[in-house]
Amino acid sequence: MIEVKNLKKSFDGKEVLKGISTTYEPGKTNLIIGQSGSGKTVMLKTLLGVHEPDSGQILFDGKDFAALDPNEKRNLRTEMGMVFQGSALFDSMNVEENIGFPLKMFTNKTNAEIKDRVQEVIDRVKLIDANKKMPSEISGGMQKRVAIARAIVNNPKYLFCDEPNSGLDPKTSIVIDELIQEITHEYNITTVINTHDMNSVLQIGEHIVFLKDGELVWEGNSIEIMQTDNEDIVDFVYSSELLKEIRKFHTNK
Ligand SMILES: Nc1ncnc2c1ncn2[C@@H]1O[C@H](COP(=O)(O)OP(=O)(O)OP(=O)(O)O)[C@@H](O)[C@H]1O
Repeated sequence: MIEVKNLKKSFDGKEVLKGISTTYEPGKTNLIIGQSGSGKTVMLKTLLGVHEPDSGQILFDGKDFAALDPNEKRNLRTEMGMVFQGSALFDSMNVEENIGFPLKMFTNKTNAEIKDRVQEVIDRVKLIDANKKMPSEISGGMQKRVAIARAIVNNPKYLFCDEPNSGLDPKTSIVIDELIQEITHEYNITTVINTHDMNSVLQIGEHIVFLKDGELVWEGNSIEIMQTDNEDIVDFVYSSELLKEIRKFHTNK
């Protein structure tokens, strides 16, 4: 579980996160949504420890990140997995090497143990016949699977995904969303996903935090988001005329 308490972050005097409080539960796909510039990336990076908060707390299963000593921070970081926007694979490493990289870097596992674990996650994310391929030789969807495999190879308690669907076609996006959701449930991971993909919101939005100009203005799930009258949400969700018509059809609003 990640508890966020009154989190504030400014850059050059401009407040980008204006006192965010929320709870991300394990075994759930937690989404951060909002218009471009609303603070989603800053929020995710602050959770990851890339940005230091100006004030407020981030508790990882009760542990306040800021209060940990460097060694404890390092240990906590090994419990975090990250799927970057655009996958961010190492071009000069093949699929196996990409996935095994965190184990080589951050654990004392032997080569044989690493090989076994890498194969386990390759099977889990269904990367078929790709072990020796280079990132440039596989599709965008396969690259995402590699990125997910690499993020979970060290059994993270917390998984952060920045726009995991960017660059994918709608069908592949759904498959990738479902894979992240399945893994989240299966391993009881606290997963936080940054997205502005409405399909993801509806498909895997078990807990959704909506940011507007650095403030949390709405929180709920994918069913509640379809029913709310909150104007900011309605504007965001029903940005297209087609979706507005569908809303009318379902809710008479
Ligand atoms: N390192 C930084 N230094 C200064 N300002 C920053 C920095 N990072 C983000 N900002 C500012 O913070 C605000 C929120 O940015 P952020 O990237 O979090 O938005 P976002 O919701 O992720 O947008 P998008 O959907 O376009 O990625 C923006 O005004 C941005 O210019």
